[in-house]
Amino acid sequence: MRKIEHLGIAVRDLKAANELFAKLLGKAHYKEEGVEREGVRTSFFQVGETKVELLEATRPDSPIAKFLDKRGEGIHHIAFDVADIYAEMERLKGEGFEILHETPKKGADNKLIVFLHPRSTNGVLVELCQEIGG
Ligand SMILES: CC[C@H](C(=O)O)C(=O)SCCNC(=O)CCNC(=O)[C@H](O)C(C)(C)COP(=O)(O)OP(=O)(O)OC[C@H]1O[C@@H](n2cnc3c(N)ncnc32)[C@H](O)[C@@H]1OP(=O)(O)O
Ligand SMILES: [Co+2]
Repeated sequence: MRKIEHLGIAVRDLKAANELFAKLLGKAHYKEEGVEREGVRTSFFQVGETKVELLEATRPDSPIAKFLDKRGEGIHHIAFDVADIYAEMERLKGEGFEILHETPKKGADNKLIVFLHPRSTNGVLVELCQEIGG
């Protein structure tokens, strides 16, 4: 793991949350991006070496919608930047962590991503990210 790539925060209203985080961070988000497969719309703020990723559900069956229904708004996941996501998946499998998919998928902000089940990570949803073309 090279660094924390982003902190994912589940929000009900992306537009309102963008305005609030722009005030909080003193800067605007640098992009918004929908990821249909996940049923989410995201926006990203750069904060030093890491980012804040705001996530709004675009479908009721989205993981974000389920999370909001169950827990309300708040920190949803922590994402780590890795050099080689396949090697990291093998290493973590060997360490007994539960990886949610056999192969990484395309995430937002030009990344390959995969998640670890929170029951294998002390209740924290962990995402691995490898920059595409990085
Ligand atoms: C667009 C990509 C973007 C990017 O960075 O590029 C993203 O970050 S997309 C983010 C949204 N997508 C995901 O989160 C995909 C991975 N998540 C999942 O597959 C599910 O959310 C899963 C498997 C973590 C939970 O799904 P499930 O249907 O099992 O929901 P439950 O509510 O039944 O949860 C089971 C169990 O896990 C606990 N849980 C759920 N979400 C979280 C969470 N975010 N953090 C910690 N714990 C979580 C939940 O409380 C249940 O535990 P229990 O003790 O039974 O209450
Ligand atoms: Co994320």
